[in-house]
Amino acid sequence: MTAQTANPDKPAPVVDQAALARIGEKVRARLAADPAAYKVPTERAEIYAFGNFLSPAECDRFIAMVDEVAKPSSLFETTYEQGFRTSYSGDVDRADPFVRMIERRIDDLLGMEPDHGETVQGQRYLPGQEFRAHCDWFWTRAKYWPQEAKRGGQRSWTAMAYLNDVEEGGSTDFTRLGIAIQPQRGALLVWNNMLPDGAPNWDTMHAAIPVAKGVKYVITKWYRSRRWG
Ligand SMILES: O=C(O)CCC(=O)C(=O)O
Ligand SMILES: [Fe+2]
Repeated sequence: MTAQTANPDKPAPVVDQAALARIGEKVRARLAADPAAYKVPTERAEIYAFGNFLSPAECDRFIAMVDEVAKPSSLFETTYEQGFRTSYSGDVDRADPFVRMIERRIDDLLGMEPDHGETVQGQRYLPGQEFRAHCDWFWTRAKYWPQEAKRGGQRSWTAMAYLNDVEEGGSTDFTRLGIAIQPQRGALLVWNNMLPDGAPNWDTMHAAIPVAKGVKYVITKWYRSRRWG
């Protein structure tokens, strides 16, 4: 599941701000020191890409796992039928040693506390399927929020890996920034859902554009301000 129904006309309380600012600072310093990190050129959000983060064999292994767990995607406040998120998705098995290895690699890349990370979610889009514009951070006026507050709090960073090249369509578009990222097999995209001061960043709004031809597979891992679960 993911958050999507924030309402810009209804300001919501900012939560966990100091912790989120601290996490941002720590990750920023780590990525700045990493020569493999490519900073996507914008001043309005912290978005980085890593080419070949996963090997082709690792991508294939995840693709098989996604096929096993993928069901019509759910959202916190809308259902599959409403057409907002028409991909299929599911959590992969966190106890699987392969999954644990990749999670550790992502934790390490960002310098994140492993217990702040949600279980990796796999997602598959067939032609015509999409995930409309949304922010990954939680809207604290939403019905789901009290429960999320108790199990880890606000989301800090998102890490998302593309498992295959998509024939046509299927880009990740940061809709307020005018930036489109084309899926590239093995590449990892990471971004801070918060501003440097720890408040939610509306400019991280993004959409998975419908796949036109072929299929698209991704895995996503979200981090929280506190221990998840
Ligand atoms: O598939 C994509 O390109 C984006 C997926 C996404 O935004 C999400 O899972 O939160
Ligand atoms: Fe998202």
